[in-house]
Amino acid sequence: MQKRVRLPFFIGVAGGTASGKSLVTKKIIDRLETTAGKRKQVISIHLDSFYKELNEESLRKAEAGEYDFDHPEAFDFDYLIKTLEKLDAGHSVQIPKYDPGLYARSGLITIQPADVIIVEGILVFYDDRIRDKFGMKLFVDTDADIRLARRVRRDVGQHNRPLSLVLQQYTRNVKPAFEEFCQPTKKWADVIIPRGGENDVAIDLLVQHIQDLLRTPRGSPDLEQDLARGASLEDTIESAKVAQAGRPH
Ligand SMILES: Nc1ncnc2c1ncn2[C@@H]1O[C@H](COP(=O)(O)OP(=O)(O)O)[C@@H](O)[C@H]1O
Ligand SMILES: Nc1ccn([C@@H]2O[C@H](COP(=O)(O)O)[C@@H](O)[C@H]2O)c(=O)n1
Repeated sequence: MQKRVRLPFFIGVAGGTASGKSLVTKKIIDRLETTAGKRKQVISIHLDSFYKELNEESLRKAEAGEYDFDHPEAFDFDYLIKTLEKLDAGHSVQIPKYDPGLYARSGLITIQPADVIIVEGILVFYDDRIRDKFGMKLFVDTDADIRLARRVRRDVGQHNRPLSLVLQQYTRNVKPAFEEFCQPTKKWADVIIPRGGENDVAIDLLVQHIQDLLRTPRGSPDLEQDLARGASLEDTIESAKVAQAGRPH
């Protein structure tokens, strides 16, 4: 029997820079929202929101293409786990909106609790507290040359960065950090998605699986899980009885 999923259902989407994490996330959300039997609310959170704020010296380094935005030290993982815990408890949260062009936070976004919460970013499987939150872990695996080409187009075209600095940042920080910190987290993935957002077969299969998980009857007995998340013993036993009563004899 398929195990009941606990809502919110957290999905992690990791992978190298410009591998297509955002596109995969968007396609999953669009398809879940339009096809889920009972309409489910799905939201996404980007790891960028949890970049530590830069002091003046770090900002100067960033502008010179020398700050390491790909090292785990660049992220406030404590802040991310607190945010996920609040959402898990059913609260809405405000998180920073991040502007890579400015190397800074540019406001706040309000995130409402949802049935499915997708967290995407290069290092979302790096910290075990965050990794353990995910009921499903996806790694988007796209050829490094393609990622570099997209990255150059994005940084030069959208962020107005000089090509020489983009290439310097890539060779000095982005590529080595990918190999040291991001690539090894592929081993935690439940599903590896080759070629990213253009892989519609993989995305359709995943959406189908997520829908199946969400459709699994709520109230099937999983006493330990319910109690662990703070449900009262009475409520838990009651929900188990309801599920039991609905089963064929
Ligand atoms: N399959 C694809 N074909 C063409 N361009 C793509 C494809 N996937 C992503 N892109 C483009 O590459 C860039 C990075 O994609 P994105 O999904 O933002 O990657 P990530 O979130 O991993 O950084 C974006 O400009 C996006 O439009
Ligand atoms: N100010 C910044 C912040 C981050 N980056 C780069 O973004 C990459 C992570 O985002 P993806 O959407 O590409 O996964 C990471 O490789 C950072 O180097 C940046 O260039 N500037």
